[in-house]
Amino acid sequence: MVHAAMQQIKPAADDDLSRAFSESCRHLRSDSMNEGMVAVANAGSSSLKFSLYRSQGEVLAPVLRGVVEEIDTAPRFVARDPAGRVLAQREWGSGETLGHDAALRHVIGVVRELMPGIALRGIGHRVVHGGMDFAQPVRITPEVVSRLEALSPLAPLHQPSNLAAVRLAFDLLPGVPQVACFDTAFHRSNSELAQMFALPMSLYDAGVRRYGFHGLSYEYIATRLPVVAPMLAQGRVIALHLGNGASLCALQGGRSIASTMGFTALDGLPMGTRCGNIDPGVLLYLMNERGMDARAIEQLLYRESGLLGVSGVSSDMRVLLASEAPRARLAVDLFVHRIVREIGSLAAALGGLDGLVFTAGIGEHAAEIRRRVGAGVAWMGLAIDEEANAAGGPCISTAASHCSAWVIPTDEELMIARHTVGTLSNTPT
Ligand SMILES: Nc1ncnc2c1ncn2[C@@H]1O[C@H](COP(=O)(O)OP(=O)(O)O)[C@@H](O)[C@H]1O
Ligand SMILES: CC(=O)OP(=O)(O)O
Ligand SMILES: [Mg+2]
Repeated sequence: MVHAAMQQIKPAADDDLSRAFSESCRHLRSDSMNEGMVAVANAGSSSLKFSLYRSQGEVLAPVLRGVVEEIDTAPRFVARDPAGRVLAQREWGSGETLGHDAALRHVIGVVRELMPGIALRGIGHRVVHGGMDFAQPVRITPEVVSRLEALSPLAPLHQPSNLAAVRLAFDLLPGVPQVACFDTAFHRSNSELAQMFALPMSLYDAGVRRYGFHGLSYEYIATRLPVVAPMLAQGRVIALHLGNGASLCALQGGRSIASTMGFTALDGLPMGTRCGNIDPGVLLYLMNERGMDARAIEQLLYRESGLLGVSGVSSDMRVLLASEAPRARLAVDLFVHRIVREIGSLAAALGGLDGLVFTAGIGEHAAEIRRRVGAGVAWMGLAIDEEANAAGGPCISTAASHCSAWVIPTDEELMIARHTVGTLSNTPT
């Protein structure tokens, strides 16, 4: 629980700066339909990211962005202006559990302080699971909320937080239209084969299929390819979203054809606290021989496995890379080993490989992981340029490399803002 004493808001890093920022936002206050602000909430498994954009018709300009990181382990909050200057920040203690609801309340409070009376045109939310019904963004109604709630068992780390943010926004900002944008939607272009498990087809028809996640991130990367790496835009690309949740996506001509995540966001790579790919026989063994019930198994697979479970040290890659503990090293080794194997699988699905794109917290910032993944797929003709990699790219492969490798920062929030504006423009208010 959060101690009352720690609830004090730390003054912004620079009070003059936040006052000046607040003043500069005055002209943005408008309630006309085509001008106003779009707010975005992205509730991830370990973080709450938020952004504000000024929208003029379809054009979006960033105004403010922030994050509450390590929400349930060592929460800390920072909000920055588009130039990256800190407008407000706060830290809770290590070992504190803040929760997404309190994190969002804090964010809304800070935004209200910085920009009192601002007109919001809409709020876009990342909602991790859209199931069979939601293949594109949708204006949120109470009926939509209850249909999305039914999918919570398929995304227990995310969907409840996503929907808590929706409910809180309905409460605190009544009358502001809200739009749900789905992690699963981008992968609906996958073939039936890519979506199937080898189970009786009645289960497939009932929705037991591979959905894939991190779709907003991959969709954003697909929009960046023509700009950052034009030679890959029409090519065979594997995008690596390596964050607290981690997955890979095979892109052909900018469309998803396969990914490592499945029915839930448990499948594929080991993650911060999730196991990734596992022999289903292990679950039968745990139930039949160890007497574990569904709740205990859910807890094990979602919250006690992955980097945390193997290392016994942390779910956070920064901590593991800095640690000398043998099991911390083992966890990192397993992470890299599984990524390399999955790249082989997706390259086979693509029929070859033209490029790799690293993104999200680990993909964007951990040069060591990129270097080691690059070495693991050297047999495919990839040669990493050590200097470019250490510098963070964007291109991190050598000129002689047969396929190229890139670092492209993801921006799920911008993708959500675009979808929010598009959806609100196309639906009556
Ligand atoms: N400089 C860094 N070096 C290594 N790992 C990093 C670095 N910065 C962030 N990370 C890792 O990125 C992960 C969080 O990624 P992020 O995409 O922000 O997660 P979320 O899934 O919560 O959105 C954590 O494991 C964190 O340790
Ligand atoms: C789907 C998923 O794993 O999301 P995140 O990376 O935000 O945990
Ligand atoms: Mg994320």
